[in-house]
Amino acid sequence: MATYSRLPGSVALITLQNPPVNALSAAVRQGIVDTVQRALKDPKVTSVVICGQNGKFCGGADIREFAGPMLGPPLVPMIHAIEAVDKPVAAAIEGVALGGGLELALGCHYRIAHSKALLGLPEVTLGLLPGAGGSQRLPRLIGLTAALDLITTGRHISAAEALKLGILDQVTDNNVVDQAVEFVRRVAGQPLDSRRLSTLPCPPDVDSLLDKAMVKVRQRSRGALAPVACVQALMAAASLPYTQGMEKERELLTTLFNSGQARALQYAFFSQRVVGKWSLPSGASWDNSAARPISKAAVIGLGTMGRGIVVALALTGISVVAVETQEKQLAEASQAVPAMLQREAGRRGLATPPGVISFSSNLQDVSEVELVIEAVFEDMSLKLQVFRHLTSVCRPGTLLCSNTSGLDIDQLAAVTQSPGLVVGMHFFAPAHVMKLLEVVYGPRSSPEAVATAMQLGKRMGKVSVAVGNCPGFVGNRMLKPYLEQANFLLEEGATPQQVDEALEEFGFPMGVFRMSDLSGLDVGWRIRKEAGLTGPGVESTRTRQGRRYSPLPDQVCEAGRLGQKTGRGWYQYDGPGGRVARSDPWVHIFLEAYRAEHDLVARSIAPEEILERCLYALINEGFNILQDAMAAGPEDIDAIYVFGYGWPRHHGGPMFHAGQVGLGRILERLQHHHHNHPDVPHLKPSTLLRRLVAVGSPPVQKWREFINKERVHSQL
Ligand SMILES: CC(C)(COP(=O)(O)OP(=O)(O)OC[C@H]1O[C@@H](n2cnc3c(N)ncnc32)[C@H](O)[C@@H]1OP(=O)(O)O)[C@@H](O)C(=O)NCCC(=O)NCCSC(=O)CC(=O)CCCCCCCCCCCCC(=O)O
Ligand SMILES: NC(=O)C1=CN([C@@H]2O[C@H](COP(=O)(O)OP(=O)(O)OC[C@H]3O[C@@H](n4cnc5c(N)ncnc54)[C@H](O)[C@@H]3O)[C@@H](O)[C@H]2O)C=CC1
Repeated sequence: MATYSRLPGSVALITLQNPPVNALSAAVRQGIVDTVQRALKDPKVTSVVICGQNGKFCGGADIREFAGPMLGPPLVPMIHAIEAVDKPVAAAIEGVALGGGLELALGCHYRIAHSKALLGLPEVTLGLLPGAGGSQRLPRLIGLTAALDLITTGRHISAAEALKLGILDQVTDNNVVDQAVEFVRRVAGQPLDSRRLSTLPCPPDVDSLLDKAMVKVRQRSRGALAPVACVQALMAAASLPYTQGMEKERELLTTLFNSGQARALQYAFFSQRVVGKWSLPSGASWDNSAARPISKAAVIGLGTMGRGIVVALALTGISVVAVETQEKQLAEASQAVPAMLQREAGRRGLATPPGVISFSSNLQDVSEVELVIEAVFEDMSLKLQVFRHLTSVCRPGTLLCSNTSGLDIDQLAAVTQSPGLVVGMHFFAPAHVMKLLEVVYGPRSSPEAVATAMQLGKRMGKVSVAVGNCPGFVGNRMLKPYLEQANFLLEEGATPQQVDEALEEFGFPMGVFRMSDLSGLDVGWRIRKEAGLTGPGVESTRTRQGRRYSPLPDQVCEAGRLGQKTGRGWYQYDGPGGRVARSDPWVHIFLEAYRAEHDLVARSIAPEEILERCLYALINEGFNILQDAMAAGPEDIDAIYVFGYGWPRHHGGPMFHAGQVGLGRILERLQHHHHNHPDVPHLKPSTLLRRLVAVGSPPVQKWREFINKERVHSQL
């Protein structure tokens, strides 16, 4: 709703009320329409201020309403009516003015903001465009270049930047409503024509800026519709009168609004928030478990991951003891880490990095910290040795965490004095940049340890997801069948380029083989060796541990082709460290020889089959994970894939995508592929998938409830 009050001096104050962010629900829109009418009719009122309750102007349209029929007064005429008022109307912006919230402010004649406010048009991140006149008014106010940047990126800007761009008329450190009231009293009676943005001319696109932007956006958006539509709306603003521009905006919005992509992106918005409200099978959850405050931490092992973790911790103001036993690595890290910290602090606009880092080669130096993150080699016997040492050195009550990519957290906990204080904190490379953190709870991890790791992740700006303790946890467990299918497809006749192109066309930033070259082929090789699947003494067959196995990646790695770092992998590069992948005749000859050796006849494989085999195998494992209660719900899996594995956000995440494709279709295709490849257990449809199809394929939002019920009735 919106409340109305008349302040002394004939100013009407309209306050939006819809906690927590005063989103423009039907009730709020109705409230605005009614109160603006009231202000208009009241002869004693000479000017109007619109503000939001509880220090927040407005977070935009109410995204939850998008799922149902649109009721209540529409935004566009509501904003036009405000712009047409013949008394000055000012928006008093505190907290946020985002999306429809900023569009409402652009319909006001003046905009005054608190210095800490954030403004933006983030609709593109929800698969939409600023469809309440924002795509037409903003370029009229700040020009095409700046409007293009804000609308196609959706980035939030500070009040200072908004003032510089000309979006705001005034910024204050004081009470923004008081300032706005004073402002409108001052300007009452002045002509308003030049303040009505819809009546101003839009600067024309003289340098074909928008054509050039369109080319770039199409290249970068990897199939996402909204960024392209945003540019089209700006083209309309630059070339058409306002009314026709608004018609185009409406047409584009309708197309986007009804697209699966908008639904996927809105689901992704809520998934990111759902995962913060974690719960464990034990009943412990975010609202009944207290986190400990952490101010001193240690990181053990300063390789690729350890360095990034030190930087991520220091950026949150935590003092870090960074321990590395190899002299050369320690020397390198003590040079590299402060430089990384400085760079990242600069990127985030921090003058001085807040945390203090001390380097050491002695594990004894961690005795005073409250939390330790181990990031030594992925070798269980080494990690056990480190955990035994830590438990004897650290003071009682210290949280001991491991950055292992998939080893058993419970085994590590078992060698410590307080197994309840052991959890996994699985970061993704580079750890100070990547948004995802898997917090792995073992059977003995205490709610307090999980809450502390989740809270620490949040402080570091990560999307933290609580996951169960199983080989590979959630992300890497699902990656295994995906990679396996990619290798099988090479055996059957595809090339690395064909597989990568199909996946990149779907929207992944990189296909599996390019990705593998980037991470290093030795990483997977070591994991398979640890699992007894490859290495000296293991027979070179295509069946291992009772199932189909492709030795292709092992053979490429053993040929010294480790990927970008050696300049050769599944592709060739200009040299070691090269970044541009080119097809390599060696790989094609190698694949032909391999197929000949194993009597495999190459066939032509369509991109559809590549996608089905890779993605449906991954999705199937997602269902197994839900069935095993290793993830609390499909949103957890989807957040992991969107934030950690490059799953295209406009496809929502693997589990959401399964729902969009249709669970029946996924089941039928998995059955088909499993029939053709009975020696590949990952293609055998999961029981949960079968159960969901049997009950009529409920929408993804209902799966959590269904799984819990099935578990109670022991159906899973
Ligand atoms: C605002 C934030 C920056 C706050 O962040 P923070 O403090 O960290 O809190 P959060 O945890 O993120 O959020 C707290 C809580 O609030 C919920 N929430 C936040 N924003 C919204 C919102 N806008 N709507 C609903 N709920 C919201 C959030 O989910 C949390 O709740 P919880 O999930 O229960 O924990 C941050 O929240 C943020 O960034 N929010 C989103 C801001 C944003 O993106 N705004 C833009 C919204 S879209 C918009 O405004 C659209 C338009 O302007 C276009 C006009 C659309 C008109 C649509 C109808 C037209 C239909 C035409 C087609 C016709 C069809 C046909 O005819 O066929
Ligand atoms: N590289 C990646 O992309 C990711 C790796 N991980 C996991 O992170 C961990 C570390 O991986 P990387 O950083 O890639 O390895 P790395 O090989 O780059 O670094 C490991 C470091 O640990 C040091 N070390 C070994 N024993 C030590 C000890 N006893 N005390 C102190 N330091 C010791 C080594 O000297 C080396 O500098 C592994 O468990 C790995 O599985 C997790 C996510 C991603």
